[in-house]
Amino acid sequence: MSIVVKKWNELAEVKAELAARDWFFATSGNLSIKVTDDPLTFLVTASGKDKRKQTDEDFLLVDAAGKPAEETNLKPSAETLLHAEIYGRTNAGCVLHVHTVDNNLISELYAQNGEAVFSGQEIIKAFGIWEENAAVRIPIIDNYADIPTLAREFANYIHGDAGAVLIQNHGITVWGRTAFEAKKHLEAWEFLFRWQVKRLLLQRAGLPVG
Ligand SMILES: CSC[C@@H](O)[C@@H](O)C(=O)COP(=O)(O)O
Ligand SMILES: [Zn+2]
Repeated sequence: MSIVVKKWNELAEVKAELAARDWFFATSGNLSIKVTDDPLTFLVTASGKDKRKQTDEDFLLVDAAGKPAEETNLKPSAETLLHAEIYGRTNAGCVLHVHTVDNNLISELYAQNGEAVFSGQEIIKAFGIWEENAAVRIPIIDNYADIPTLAREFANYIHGDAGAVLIQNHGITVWGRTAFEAKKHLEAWEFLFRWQVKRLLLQRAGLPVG
C-alpha cells in the first residue's frame, strides 16, 4: 500500500469518527494529515464538501504552500493555509478543525481574556499533563475573513508539535504528532468546553456546582 493510500485511510477514519460525533455542521470543518516531510506534502479535505459523507474525492494532496501537488479538479480547504503554517513550523502529523456550538460559545465568553483556562478535570491528563490541579489554556484569536491574515495571526500561537487555537465565533483548530493525538486532544478540548458551558448554566440556575 502506498504512503498516500495509507495516510488517506487514516484520515478517512478520523473524519468518520468526527462525523459520528456530529461535528461537521453545514459543510464546516477541515482535516489534514502529513504524507511526506521532504518535500512537505499533506492530504487536506476538499473545500465545501459535506464532511459527513465518505467519497473518493474527500482529500487532495497539497504542497508546503497549500497548493495542489498533483493534477486535480478539487479545491483545497479554504483554511489550508492554517494547516500549512502548522506543518511548516512543527513536527505535527495531523490537523483537525471543527465548528461546534460549545467551542463557539467558549470563544465568545472568554474572548476578552484572549484565552480560556480550565482546571480541576481528570480529562486534562489526555494532554499528557499529570500534575494534580493542573490548568490548561487555549488561546482565542479574532476571526479574520482574509485567510492569509488569519493564518499570520494564527501562526503566533503555534508553539509545539501538539497544540490548539480557538478562532472566535468560528471553531477550534487542533494539531498533534499523530492523528490519534490530534483527535484525543480535540475530544478533550470539546469535553472541557461542554463541561464549562453546562457548569455556567447550572451555576446560573443556583445549583451547587463548583
Ligand atoms: C460553512 S463552513 C465555513 C468555512 O468558511 C470554513 O470555516 C470551514 O470550516 C470549511 O471550509 P472548507 O473550505 O470546506 O474547508
Ligand atoms: Zn472553519
